Amino acid sequence: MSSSVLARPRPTHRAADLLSAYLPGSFYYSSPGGTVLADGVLRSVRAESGRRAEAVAAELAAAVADGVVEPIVVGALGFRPDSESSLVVPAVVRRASAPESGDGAVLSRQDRLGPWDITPRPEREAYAAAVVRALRRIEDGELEKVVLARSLELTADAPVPVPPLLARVVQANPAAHAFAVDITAVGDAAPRTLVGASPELLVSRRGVTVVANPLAGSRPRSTDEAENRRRIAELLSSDKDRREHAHVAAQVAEVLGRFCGELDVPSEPEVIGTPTMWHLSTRITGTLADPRDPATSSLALAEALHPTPAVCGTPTASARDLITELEPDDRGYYAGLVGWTGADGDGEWVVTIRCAEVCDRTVRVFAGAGIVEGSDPAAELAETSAKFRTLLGALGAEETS
Ligand SMILES: C=C(O[C@@H]1C=C(C(=O)O)C=C[C@H]1O)C(=O)O
Repeated sequence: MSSSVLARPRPTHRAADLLSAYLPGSFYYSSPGGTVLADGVLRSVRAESGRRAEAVAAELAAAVADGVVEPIVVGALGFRPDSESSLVVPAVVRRASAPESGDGAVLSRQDRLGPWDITPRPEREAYAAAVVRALRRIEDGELEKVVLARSLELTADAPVPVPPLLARVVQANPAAHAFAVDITAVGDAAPRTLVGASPELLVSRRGVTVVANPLAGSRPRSTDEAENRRRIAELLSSDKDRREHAHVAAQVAEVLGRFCGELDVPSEPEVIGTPTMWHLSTRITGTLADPRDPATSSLALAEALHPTPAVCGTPTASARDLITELEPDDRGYYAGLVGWTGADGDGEWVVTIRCAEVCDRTVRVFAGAGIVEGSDPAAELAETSAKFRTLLGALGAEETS
């Protein structure tokens, strides 16, 4: 699991109680560093891309001036620079330590989820065809890497209850960065919630210390341990996966290097596991040169890093254009960022992957895979199927091929 820090000072609740207290509309976030449950809206942050950290800092300063003790901003930003965002200063913030195994067990059994009617977007063959087209563009020298995503739209015969879904997601992997964020926008006919369990720490900041843990290069996890050892060895020695990973690690290190006096970038990736996947991982740690510089708040750093080649590609602009051309739907919040930041700049943001958007009777589950020279369309399709399983398992659904 990617490591993480913090849930800010003095956890005063039990993690299991905060999970039980979650209701749609709340912001829930838990990671190995702790749990945050935030409710109510003191202030909403409205700002365009690139200016959000600045607007957030202004709202937090105003909250402090209003006498709010240790205010934070919580929420999510979408994938595209011009996409929606949901950032608020909540009225009530409760904190707990990290969830433990067994947390959420009772809640997760309370409601039946499904049965589901599942529609792939696009069809599996169309995704594989898009990978072939991307490979041609890479061959032509237009770009080096692009991450292509697809989604599954699941429909139930009744509104989908989010609390048991979140409980199942947390229960399946208490060490993940699990989240539930209200992303209802003006004009939505029903509340919309983003739910997920990201393995990927975009950036955390505590004082002068920043940590990022980019991932890229993947294998599905098997139920057989000998097979898993084989897959891990294969991943570590795969030239294609090492190249796919190097794009991300290099870009993250370059961006953080602009703000850090010291930066530790391991020369070799390691392999981390989730219950469904194995990933190449590089944990990068830095010391900020000037922690009072507003450009070094956790959200400002997250905005500077986003989108990394873990979800977009290299070069960023060409990859983003190709994603628009080849993916049938806008990504919305998928492949964006979720997290929180405090008035002192400390905070934690994760990449919005292994997630779903829940709205009334529908759930849209997302997954993408990095395409570089040497990628095999069938293997990339299988990789997205494996990544879907994080959410499909919690939903009690299976992709039919
Ligand atoms: C894009 C996703 O995952 C990202 C892509 C990976 C890859 O291509 O190997 C691995 C981990 C994530 O950085 C996703 O889960 O949807």
